[in-house]
Amino acid sequence: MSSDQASDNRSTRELESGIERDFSKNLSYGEYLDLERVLSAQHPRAVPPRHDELLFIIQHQTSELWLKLMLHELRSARELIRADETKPALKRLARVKHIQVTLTEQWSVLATLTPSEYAEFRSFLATGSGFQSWQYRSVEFILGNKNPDMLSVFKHNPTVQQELADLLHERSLYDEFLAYLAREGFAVPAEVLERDWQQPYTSQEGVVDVFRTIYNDTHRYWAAYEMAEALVDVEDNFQFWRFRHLKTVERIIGSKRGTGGSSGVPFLRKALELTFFPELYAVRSRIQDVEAPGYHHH
Ligand code: HEM
Ligand SMILES: N[C@@H](CC(=O)c1ccccc1NC=O)C(=O)O
Repeated sequence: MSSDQASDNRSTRELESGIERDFSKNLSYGEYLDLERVLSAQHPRAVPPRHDELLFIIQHQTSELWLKLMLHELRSARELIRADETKPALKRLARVKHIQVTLTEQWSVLATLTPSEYAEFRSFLATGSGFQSWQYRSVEFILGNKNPDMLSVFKHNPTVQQELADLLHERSLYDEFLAYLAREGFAVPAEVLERDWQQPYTSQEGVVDVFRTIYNDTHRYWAAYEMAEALVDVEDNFQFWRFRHLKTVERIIGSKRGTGGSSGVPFLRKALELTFFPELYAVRSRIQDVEAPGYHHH
């Protein structure tokens, strides 16, 4: 064995002398992140304790943290579009899309929970359900899936209910995009630009025409086209999340009713029929196929 091989210690990393060790006066990692609070917020309820309940709690808490960031980015994207700053808005949406990918991937961790394991603590959740997630509902509202009926679920929490009511009455991301297109000179129908914002958005033929113009000359209308496709990406990702939720729920509780009082899987399945941006989907069947050279219809 050569001498420099013998002195090559591969099992310990010496701490460098400059490494901070005294946090009695200086800000530490845990203090900055308020980890004592975050890491003491897991309160399993099952008696006797069940091993898998911690997975269930952490899966939800991490989802809620990502939802918090997603809402922050979506609010910012909406304000940027309102200010005609579409490039910075696209940057926000790029981040939103990656958060969605992470949220969707995360279902694979919960899918390790078997029906028997879940059954050991499910009754301790009582009437709790993700249906009561106000951050999830806020994301739905800001994307445009408005439903005034949802507010009643949050009667017990006036602060949250007010915040959700505000979002319900504000313009959605899509409403702001359509207003931007009108400012850019597109013929967006007047009833889309001024309406009762708390009502669900309904598809307008005039808006499909606007998108047909954009999609048939993408070079000319690149900024609008790029934003439109970013919105489709967000909806696509949103549906992937809903689908993984549905399939995970199906393998864990089958056709049992939900703790939130719904029919369970059939109720969740109905959400897969929804669309935030109806005209962006309608336009897809109105785009003219380019003729192949040398091919003639008979
Ligand atoms: C064992 C795991 C899970 C099961 C069995 C389950 C089951 C259900 C069921 C049956 C519903 C319908 C409402 C009801 O009657 O309760 C629901 C709704 C919902 N769940 Fe879950 N869920 C699970 C995990 C999660 C996780 C990890 C999240 C992440 C935050 C989540 C978020 C939601 C949301 C947001 C809704 C409302 C969906 C909508 O309004 O369309 N769920 N869940
Ligand atoms: N709705 C679920 C229960 C559930 O998943 C849940 C319960 C309390 C807190 C969050 C939940 N997650 C999603 O719905 C069920 O019916 O089993």
